[in-house]
Amino acid sequence: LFIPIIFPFFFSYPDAKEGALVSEIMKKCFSPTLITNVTWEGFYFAGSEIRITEATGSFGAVVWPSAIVLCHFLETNREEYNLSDKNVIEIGAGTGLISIVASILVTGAHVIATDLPDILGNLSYNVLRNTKMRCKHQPQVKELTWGVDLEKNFPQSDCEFHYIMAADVVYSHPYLEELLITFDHLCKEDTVIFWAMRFRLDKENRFVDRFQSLFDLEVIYNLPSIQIKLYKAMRKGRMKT
Ligand SMILES: C[S@@+](CC[C@H](N)C(=O)[O-])C[C@H]1O[C@@H](n2cnc3c(N)ncnc32)[C@H](O)[C@@H]1O
Repeated sequence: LFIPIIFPFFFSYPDAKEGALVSEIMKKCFSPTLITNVTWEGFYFAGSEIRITEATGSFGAVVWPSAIVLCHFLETNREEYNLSDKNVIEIGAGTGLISIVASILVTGAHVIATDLPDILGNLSYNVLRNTKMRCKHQPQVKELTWGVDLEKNFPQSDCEFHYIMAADVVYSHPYLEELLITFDHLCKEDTVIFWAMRFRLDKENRFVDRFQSLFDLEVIYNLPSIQIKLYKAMRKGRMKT
């Protein structure tokens, strides 16, 4: 976690307002004070200490800064975007921090945390450890490989998601078209997408252009010092101004 959080600060210096917001967001993390053989990162959200066990060897094995940004937004805007009893799906959930926060905030949402099959073991462990007896609706963990068997596993007639959440799902991987197809499949007329995006390469800008062919976008946080933007998106013409 140290590298993804600290490294971006070398890219540019934030102005005072952005700097204050970034340091408030990053204050949400802490590391264990005791050295043990268990590696976990700690986060404070929704009045709770959340312990995330990280793994090695895959993108889904650590908490990425975009996830912390999105959790901070959910916590500080819980009245405007009240998740209580709402249906939420997270795609590319990784270690599960966003799904956990969405589940334990206020009275909690019905959350489905999804990722590739190899990621689900650690994801389930974190979700269960941090939500058991802490939330109204126990979150589910399910496989969702972008673009694969979407109608079979998430039939459009049954799935009515109020919110789709995603953090740092756009980077140098070959499944960007499948990712877009997945957003399109899961998003109904009134679904709100919260998408935190770390910009590294031009490819990411091109994905934003492709995304805007289907959805209207609003920038909620712009944090150039850590190269992250948080977007709210809805189907074209559905965003209230
Ligand atoms: C950079 S990580 C971000 C993880 C988490 N959202 C966070 O911000 O901490 C990208 C995530 O996307 C998932 N992912 C990558 N390719 C995928 C695919 N084709 N289908 C489903 N998930 C995928 C990875 O397994 C990983 O969990």
